[in-house]
Formats: sequence, structure tokens, C-alpha cells
Amino acid sequence: MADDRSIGSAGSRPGRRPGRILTMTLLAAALAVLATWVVWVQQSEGYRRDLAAQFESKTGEIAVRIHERFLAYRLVLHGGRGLFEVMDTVDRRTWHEYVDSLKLGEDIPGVQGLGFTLWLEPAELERHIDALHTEGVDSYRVWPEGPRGGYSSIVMLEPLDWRNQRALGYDMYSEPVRREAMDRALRTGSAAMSGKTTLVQETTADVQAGVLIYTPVFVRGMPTASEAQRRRALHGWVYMPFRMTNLMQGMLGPHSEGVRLRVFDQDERPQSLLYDSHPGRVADEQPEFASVKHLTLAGRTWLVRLEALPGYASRFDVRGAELTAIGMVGLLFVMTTWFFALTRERARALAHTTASLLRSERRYSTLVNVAQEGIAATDAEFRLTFVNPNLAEILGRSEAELLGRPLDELWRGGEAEKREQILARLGRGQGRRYETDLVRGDGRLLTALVSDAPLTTGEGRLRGAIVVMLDITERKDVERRIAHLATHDVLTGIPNRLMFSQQLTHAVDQAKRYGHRFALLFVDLDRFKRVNDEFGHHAGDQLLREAVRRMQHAVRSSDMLGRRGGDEFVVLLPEIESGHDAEVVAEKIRLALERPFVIDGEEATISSSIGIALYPDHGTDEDALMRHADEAMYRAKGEGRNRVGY
Ligand SMILES: Nc1nc2c(ncn2[C@@H]2O[C@H](COP(=O)(O)OP(=O)(O)OP(=O)(O)O)[C@@H](O)[C@H]2O)c(=O)[nH]1
Repeated sequence: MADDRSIGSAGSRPGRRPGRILTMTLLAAALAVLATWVVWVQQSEGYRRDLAAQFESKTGEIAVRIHERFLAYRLVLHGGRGLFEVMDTVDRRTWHEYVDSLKLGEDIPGVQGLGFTLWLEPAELERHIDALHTEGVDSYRVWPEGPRGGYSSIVMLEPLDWRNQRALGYDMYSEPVRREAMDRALRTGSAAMSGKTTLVQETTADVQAGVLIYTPVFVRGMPTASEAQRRRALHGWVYMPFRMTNLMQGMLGPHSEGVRLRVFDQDERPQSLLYDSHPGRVADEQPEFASVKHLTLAGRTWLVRLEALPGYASRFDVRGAELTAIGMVGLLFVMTTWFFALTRERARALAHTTASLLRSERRYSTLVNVAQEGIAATDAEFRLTFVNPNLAEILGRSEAELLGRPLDELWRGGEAEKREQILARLGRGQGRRYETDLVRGDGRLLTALVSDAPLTTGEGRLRGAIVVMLDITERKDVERRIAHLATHDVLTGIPNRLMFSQQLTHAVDQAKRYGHRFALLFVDLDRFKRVNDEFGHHAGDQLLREAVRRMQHAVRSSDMLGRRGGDEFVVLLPEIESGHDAEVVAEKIRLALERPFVIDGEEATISSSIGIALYPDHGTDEDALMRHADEAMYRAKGEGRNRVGY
């Protein structure tokens, strides 16, 4: 029922406000971009801080590793010195075995060896050289040659490979850098690191910076408490030479990518450079990250400088990935906002549509309920499912009485469409407007103008009909009266000249088609004027009406009586066999009119003159027949009135 009440369109559907959705989505996008930017800035700062800290700690780590390694070397050095302290003599063989057991060369690249350099007073030099020649070291010499205040000579250096053999007999004390360290070791009685130098083991290829670390060895039993005592008791130095590049690479492993490590002795002048992980590279003016650590190793200060090479930071830069992740979250946020905005707008639109539908429903309900027309809805079987109050009133039946009843049951029948025809037509989507007669609840008939229209489902299947009815009974009556007036005589109610003429034409057509005969009588009252004159016009009217009544009695119902005007009448006798039949009817009329008329208590007498025309004897068209009958009537009048003639 609710469906059926929703007649007509629900009105215009509100727009979805794409502008609002766009605004919200753009706002969300702007927020996402802003959030991404803020996070990016914060990340960038944090990232720089982290990298700087990381870089600083990396430099410190390298410094610590170098320091620890040199502490270990110093222990080795002290081990060598210990050998001299516990043994009367340390010959080459003993030294070889000791150093061999240390496995210096294998485990620690860059450590060129462990050696002993003997201190010689000038007076001892000759004897010393002779002694070694005697031992079989024929090519032995102390070099560089020349008179000096004292000599040191490398007498043992293990492993004694080809490179170290080049160093035998070398007087390190003759070279200032080494001598400074040797003197310092003697002065402190402890290990001393030399400055930068070039080892005598170097050839022309792969020349590296070298450093040496010395510890003094004293003659057993001599006092060594003071510097002077130590100088007097000096026997020589146990020392270790280092090739810096090999040493550092062995110590630190292959250098880290993206960083440059340089180690300086004492200061950062180029001539102080001990090690460079990127030799030959021009120093960056302003490296992205740089860190310097100072390291004190056996009396010397080394500077460990670590610098970031271009592109270093980007290797650890995860901001791109983070930004992508944030961007994705932002995008998700934007899409979620868009989705919610869209859903919200849809919900609003739906609510709006629903409200609009309800308003529309109320509006149409009111319209339907107050409409002058009877309005009904039916189901697919043409059974009433809704009737408005006015339809119930038009049909003179209650709503309860009507609902569920097939609407066409109220049709009066006749030429109305059958239900199947109506449903078939509606099923084709065709509505129709037609007049039909209906039976009211009280039995009275009414004429209705009916308009029906199909109601279809979304798939186009008929689900019912809307029917609008207008009661046009009164209008039809008026129409009928007007039509009657146009074709009938007002005074007597019989067909007038117009209608009679049509009927006569029809009779001619029929007679021509079927070949039968018919008769036309022309009746004129005799001396009627006198009635008017004697009794008045009103009495004349009454007489005319009575005369008509008598003539109607004289003819059959299938005959037609008409008034030509005044006191002239015509009678159409469509079913006669012969002229005699017409004469009989004419005579009956004449006799009927001959009888006296009583009008308003007074008696009046008239008569009639009647002319007969037969089809086809006296004419085969209306004019000819009328003319003949008229002439026959006049002849009768001329022959004395109150008679019938052809
Ligand atoms: N009361 C009345 N008189 C009418 C009506 N129509 C015509 N008349 C009168 O009927 C009379 C007809 O007269 P006529 O046919 O000329 O003459 P008559 O007196 O019948 O004489 P004849 O036909 O020669 O016998 C006229 O006086 C008309 O005024 C009408 O509707 N009512």
C-alpha cells in the first residue's frame, strides 16, 4: 500500500557536493604533506646528529685499536729485552727461535720484525766486525761508515728475510729520527716510538712510511737507576720496525668505504703523514664529517684523522625509505579521508533524498486525498489496492468494500474492455483514456471518464496500474439534452425537420441497398389557425401535442413521426408492402385527428390533409419524395381537406 501511495516522482535528487569532498581530501593531503615535511626536517636533524656521533665513535674505535695493538707490541718488545736480562748471551740462534715462536710476520702484517741493535763504543767497532766475520758473516759491516762518537749496529733481526737482511749492520743511531727515539728510550728506560722515517728495508717499490719502537737493553748486573748509569750500562736496543701502510691495513682490515683515514705523527703537516687510506687524494676542504683523535704511543703523539668522503652520508640515509613510508601513511590518510568524506556525503545525500521522498509522499498523499477525481491503484490482477476518498464517494461504496475487488467488476459491461484485454494493454506499457458506465453501490448508473496507466517494476514487468476516474454523468446528460434539442421539436418532443431529414436519407439508402419500398406521409392540419384564434396560442400548443400523441398511436414504433414546423408533420413508414399499407396508416391518422379535442374544458375540432409519396414509385431521393408528398397534401387540401391522396 505504501508503494502505491508513492505516486509520481520524488523530486530532484540533491547533488553529492563533490566540492566539499574535494576540499576535505585536499585538506587531508595538505596535512599529510605538512606532517611529512615536519617529520622530514626532524629526521634530517636527528639523522645528522646520529651520523656525527657515529662518526666520532668510529674514529675513537680506530684510535683505541691502534693503541691496544701498540701496547701488545710493547709487550713483545719487553719480551725481547727480558730475554737479554735472563740470559748471559743471546746469540742469533736464540733470537731466531724466540722471534719465530712469536710468529710476528704471519699474524701481524706490517711488523717488519723484532731486532736487536748493539751499542758500540768507537774502540769496540773493529773488534766487533772481526768477531762477526769470524762467525762467518763475511759481508758484515757497520754502515754508514765513518768516524762517529758511538755506533749502533743491527746484529739480529728476525725474520731474517731478504728485506731484513738489507738492514744488518745499519747504524740507526747515525740517523737523527731514530737516534731521537733511541735516546729517549735510554733516557726513560722505557719503550720509545720514533718519528716518521723510511726503513732501510725499503726498496724503490711500494715505499712506505716507517716507524720504529725501541726499548733499551743494559749489561746485566750494572746499575740503571739514573740516566747516566743507564748510558754507561747500555748494551743496545731491542726494537721493532713497522711499515705503516701494511701495519694499518693489517690492523684495521680493508679500509671502510666512504671514509678516509689518515694518521699523522705529532702534527698534521704533509711530511708528518704516516698513513693514508686514500693516498694521492686531494684533501677535502670541508668534509661532511671529520673527527681527529690524539693518541700517545711510547712517547709520541699520533693524530688519527677520519673524514667522510662525498656521498658517505647517503649510504646510511634511510630518510628516503622513511619518507616513502610516511608518504604511504599520508596517502592512506588522504584516501581514508576521501573515503569517509564520500561516505558522509552519500549518507547526507541519502538522508536528504529520504526526507525529500517523505515530503514528496506527504505532498502526493494530500493531493490524492483531496483530488476531485477518484484515484485508485491496482495490483497486477487489476484488483484494487488503494482508493482515495473521492473514488469511494463516486462509486457509492466504502473503501473496505472496494479494496481487493477487481476494478472491472464495477464496469456495467457492454462495450467495455475485458480484464484480460486491459491487463495485456497495460502489460505493453499502454495507458488509455475511455468512458465507461459503472454501477454505484446504490444501483444507480454513472458514466465515468477513466484514465489508466501501468505501474511497472524496474525490469519492466507489470506490477499494477494507476486509475483516475472522473464522474461525467451530469455532463453526459447535458450533452444528451443538447443533442436532443438539436434534433427534436421542443413543443412536442418528436424529431424535428433536421432529424427527420437524416432519417429519410437513411431510409432512402436502406431501400436502395435492400430494394424494399417505403412511404412518406405529409400531414397538415386543416384550419388550425382558427384554434389559435378562438382558444389562444397556448390552447393551440396543447392541441398540437395531443395531435402528435394521437398520430403516434396510429403508427408503429418502427415508424417515425416528425414535425416540419407549424401544423405540418411528416411520417416515415419504412416497412410497407404496397401503397395500400400507406393509405391505411394515413387513414388511421386522419381519423385520429378528426376526433374532437378537449382543451381546457372546451371542445375544438380540426381535420387533416395527408399526402402520400411512395419509394420508389414517386421519387428515389429525399427531395423528390418530399416534394411529391407535399404536392399530394396540397391536392387533398384543394379537394376539400380532411382527406388522403397521392
Ligand atoms: N399554437 C400554435 N400555433 C402555431 C404554431 N405554429 C404555427 N401555428 C399557427 O398555425 C397556423 C397555420 O396556419 P395555416 O396552415 O397557414 O392555415 P390553416 O389555418 O391551417 O389553414 P389551412 O392549412 O389552409 O387549412 C398559423 O396561424 C400559425 O400561426 C405553434 O407552434 N403553436
